[in-house]
Amino acid sequence: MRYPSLILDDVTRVHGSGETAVRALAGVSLDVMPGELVAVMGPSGSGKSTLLNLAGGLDKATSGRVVIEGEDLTKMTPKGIAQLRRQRVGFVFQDYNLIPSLTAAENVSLPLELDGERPRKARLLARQTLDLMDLRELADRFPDQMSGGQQQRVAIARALVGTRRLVLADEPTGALDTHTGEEVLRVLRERCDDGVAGLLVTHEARHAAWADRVVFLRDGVIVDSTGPAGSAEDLLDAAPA
Ligand SMILES: Nc1ncnc2c1ncn2[C@@H]1O[C@H](COP(=O)(O)OP(=O)(O)OP(=O)(O)O)[C@@H](O)[C@H]1O
Repeated sequence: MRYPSLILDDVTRVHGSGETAVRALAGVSLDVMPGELVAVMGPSGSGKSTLLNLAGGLDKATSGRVVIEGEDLTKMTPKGIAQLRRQRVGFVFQDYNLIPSLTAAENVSLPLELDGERPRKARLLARQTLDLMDLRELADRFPDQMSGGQQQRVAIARALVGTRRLVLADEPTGALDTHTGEEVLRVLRERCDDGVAGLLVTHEARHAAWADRVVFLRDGVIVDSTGPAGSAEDLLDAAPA
């Protein structure tokens, strides 16, 4: 039986307490299967980043369960969560976050080396990941020798090197022009077609259209989503402006 890569089960996150408490998420439930790309849309302040941070164990739910590849984060120690995150979850942010003094291959191998992999093996795995993603020609370039789109594709390689099969992307196309953004989405889509599970926060409907499903958040609640039978395009056509 296939098991979801990510389960959010009735997750609530309240920031602060008393009069100033803010409910960033209120009872959100969402599963992402291996091979599935799910887009999250919603107005500013609707809880998209909070959802992504909880899904990756960067933040802790006030109530509800977060399960990554069968491991219930709510029952784990901070150390256990940090290890799970390093080995199973890749993050991609708007601003690439590559280290300027390292080549693309070194940037991609860094998470493995930080996790204790021998440098030779880590660099080999990094180059294999770059090859797989058709980025071989970028391997020895430094970030300032690459375009924004190239840097972001390398950042996706870094997010998925080694054993990671869950990628959480927060506005990964936010700093790119439309065409380059599409190229980055295509790379993400290909990784998901290869079995990776992806959660993608985006403001752009045309980028969300690459996803299998779109969920819409408003005031911390999922107000609409495409069902298994619906296509992302159908929902986007009917989406509130
Ligand atoms: N650390 C925090 N302390 C207090 N309130 C917070 C904190 N983080 C988020 N919030 C609040 O939680 C709500 C959801 O914020 P979140 O950043 O998740 O929304 P978002 O949909 O990602 O917004 P944007 O599109 O602007 O990035 C907002 O009302 C925000 O002000």
